[in-house]
Amino acid sequence: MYNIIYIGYQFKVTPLQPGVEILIAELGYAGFESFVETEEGVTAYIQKEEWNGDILNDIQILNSDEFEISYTFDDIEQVNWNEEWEKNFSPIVVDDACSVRAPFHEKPETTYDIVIEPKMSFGTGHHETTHMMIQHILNNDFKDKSVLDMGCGTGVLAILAEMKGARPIDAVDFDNWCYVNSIENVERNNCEHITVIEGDASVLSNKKYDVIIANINRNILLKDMAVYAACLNKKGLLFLSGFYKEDIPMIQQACEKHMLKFQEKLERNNWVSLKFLN
Ligand SMILES: C[S@@+](CC[C@H](N)C(=O)[O-])C[C@H]1O[C@@H](n2cnc3c(N)ncnc32)[C@H](O)[C@@H]1O
Repeated sequence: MYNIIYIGYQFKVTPLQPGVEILIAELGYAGFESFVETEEGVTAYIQKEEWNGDILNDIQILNSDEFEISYTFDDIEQVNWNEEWEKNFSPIVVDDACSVRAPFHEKPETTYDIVIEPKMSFGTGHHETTHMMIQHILNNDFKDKSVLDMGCGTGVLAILAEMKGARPIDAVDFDNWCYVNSIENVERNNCEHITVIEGDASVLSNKKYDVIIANINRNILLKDMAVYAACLNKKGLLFLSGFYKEDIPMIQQACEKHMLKFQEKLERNNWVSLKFLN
C-alpha cells in the first residue's frame, strides 16, 4: 500500500486579490498540487516526494513590495479533500452535458449524471483540469474503446468514459484512499466495465489501450511518458492534464519523442489539457 504524505503551507496574503491568484499560479508551477482558498489567503499542498527545502526560493511574489505574505507549513498524513470540498460544495455541470454531484444533490437534467463521494480523493469536477478532461471525453468517441484512466482520484473520468460506451477500462491510482474511493464510486454509478487498480505506472507492463487519460502533474507525466506511449495502440488517443500553459513545450517534446502527435489544447485559468494521437 502507498502512503502519500503531503506538506501543507498555510499562506496569509495581504491584499488577498490578486495576491492569492498570483501565488497559486507560481506555486502550481513549482509543483504544488492542490489549493484551498481560505479567509486569510490559501493553503497549498505538495507531495512530500516532490518537496525540498528550497521550494519557495523561486516564488517571486514572496519578495514583492506590493504584497505581505507570511506562512507556516507542516506534514499532513492524508488530506481530507472531502471536508475541503464540502466546505464550498456545489454540483458542477460541464457543457450542459455532464454533471458531477454528491448523492444528496437533486438529479439534474444532464445526459451524463455522475454521483461522487470524494472522501479523500481529488476529482470532483471543480478543478480546472478535471473540468477540461471531462470536456475532452464528451467531445471524443469512446464507444467500445479500451481505456486507461491513470491517476483516477475519485474515478470520475473512468466513470464518464464508461457512460460514453468505453470498455474495458482500467482506473489506476497509487493512493490507497483513491483506490478505495474509486471502487465505491464505480459501484455507486453502476459501472460494470471498470477495474480499479492500486499502483503506479509499474502496473502497466504488457497492457494496451485505445485511449489513455492522465490528469496527474507535469513531473509524473514526464517521468512516465515512455510507459504511456508503449501502452497506447496505433491511432490511439492520449489526453493529458495537471499542468500549466508554461509547461506545454516540455510535455509536447516528451510526447513527440514517442511519435505522439499534438491534436488539440483546452485552457482554463492558465491550466491546460492536451490531446495527442499515436
Ligand atoms: C490531479 S488528480 C486527478 C484525479 C482525477 N483523475 C481527476 O481528473 O479529477 C491526480 C491523481 O493522480 C494520483 N497520482 C499521482 N501520482 C501518481 C502516480 N505516479 N501513479 C498513479 N497515480 C498517481 C493522485 O493520487 C491523484 O489521485
